[in-house]
Amino acid sequence: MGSLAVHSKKHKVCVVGSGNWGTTIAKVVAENTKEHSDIFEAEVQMWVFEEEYQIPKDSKHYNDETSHPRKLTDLINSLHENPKYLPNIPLPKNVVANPDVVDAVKDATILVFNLPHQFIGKTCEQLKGKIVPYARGISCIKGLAVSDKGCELFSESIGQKLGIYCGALSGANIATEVAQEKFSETTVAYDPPAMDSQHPTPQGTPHGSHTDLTKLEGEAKGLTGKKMKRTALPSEYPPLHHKNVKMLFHRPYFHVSLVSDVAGVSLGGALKNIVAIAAGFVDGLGWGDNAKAAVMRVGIMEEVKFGKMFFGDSVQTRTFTEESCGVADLITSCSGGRNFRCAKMAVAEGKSIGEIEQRELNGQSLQGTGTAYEVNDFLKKEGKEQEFPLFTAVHSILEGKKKPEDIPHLIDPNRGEE
Ligand SMILES: NC(=O)c1ccc[n+]([C@@H]2O[C@H](COP(=O)([O-])OP(=O)(O)OC[C@H]3O[C@@H](n4cnc5c(N)ncnc54)[C@H](O)[C@@H]3O)[C@@H](O)[C@H]2O)c1
Ligand SMILES: O=P(O)(O)OC[C@H](O)CO
Repeated sequence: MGSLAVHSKKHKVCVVGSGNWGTTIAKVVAENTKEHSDIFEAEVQMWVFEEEYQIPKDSKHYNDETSHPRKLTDLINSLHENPKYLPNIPLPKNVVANPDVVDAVKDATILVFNLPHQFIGKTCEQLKGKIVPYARGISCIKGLAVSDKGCELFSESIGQKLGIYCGALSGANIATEVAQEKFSETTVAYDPPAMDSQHPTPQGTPHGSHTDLTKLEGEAKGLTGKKMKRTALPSEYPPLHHKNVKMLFHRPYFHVSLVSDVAGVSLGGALKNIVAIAAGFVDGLGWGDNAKAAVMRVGIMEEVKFGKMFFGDSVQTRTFTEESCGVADLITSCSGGRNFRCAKMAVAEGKSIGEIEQRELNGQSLQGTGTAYEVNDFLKKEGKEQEFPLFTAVHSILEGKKKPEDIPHLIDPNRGEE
């Protein structure tokens, strides 16, 4: 059921990204846009970073037409499957793969950002000035935007670059399990500008009439207190309050909890990737579950400390302890996530984690290694490396300056007293 008010326009959704998680979220969203046709246009555009892909000979999709490399977008649109990044999962027919990012976001009022974090800056540059000014974003990206200016959440940096409000989605969500419709939970943080609920244009604007956007412009405060230009959602569209945002993501197999703590949700997803690498390191040594639990305990403490230290009161401890994006994501990531698995293989085989990533992930991208370096850069500049011994240990091991066997010593709180 949608809202009772009649709105002349529906929200158009674009998923910006089409990897393992990007394609899974496009599937989830497309199931919902079809089901809630009073609020959303059924068609979901999915931007694909175009590449040629060869269907493997042992695939059920291998035939005369697919015996040579084909554009990934053509394959997705004809097979209704993403054979490279989410094989063997049927996609709803209303997911449309589009290689042109500007065309994909055209007229979209909801932009779901779902790319490996290293590609988001460039993608946003391409989108500047090309989106509707009152679009709203949700970032599903697990990572942090670290630059000379400091450490930002992707929801914030996307919001600033594009001049829109952007929330975050993160949870204990290994993509393939969600795509197979095995039960999981997620957390969506959405705390839009108050102007969205103020209906700045008269209700019931006649169909086809154009909203005067200058009347909708205003300012909103970001997490860091920076003022950002915002354009309110015209009243022709159904409001994007928590209930309607939940309708876009919630499925019987994918339960959504809506919160307002954008920083807590984003930090849980980003920082657990560093902890998962540490868990992989100790498991790769054959040290067993107790060692992994110790690393996870220290890891969640460092996540909360990082949030409080650098994002202040906007971060709530309970987001880490009670929501899927916190401790639950830490557990699943340290059990079966890619960062964990690759780090474990790297130690067990005596290879670099980058080598294992290339060999095992078929083009998917580890986020924990980049985040470990970026967080370390930031902590070093802040003079706080010693206050985050596990994050610092992972960076030192990746750098080859320490060994996985050093972890117990490096995270020992009494270390400095020897
Ligand atoms: N995979 C998961 O289980 C999972 C679950 C939850 C969250 N996440 C998060 O979601 C985000 C996206 O991860 P994913 O799993 O969809 O990606 P992925 O690891 O499958 O990465 C591959 C994607 O990167 C794209 N790509 C490669 N080069 C590019 C370029 N130069 N510019 C733009 N795109 C390029 C590829 O086209 C492909 O879509 C990450 O932040 C990740 O941490 C992943
Ligand atoms: O496979 P990973 O390590 O990128 O983790 C996947 C998800 O983030 C788990 O929630």
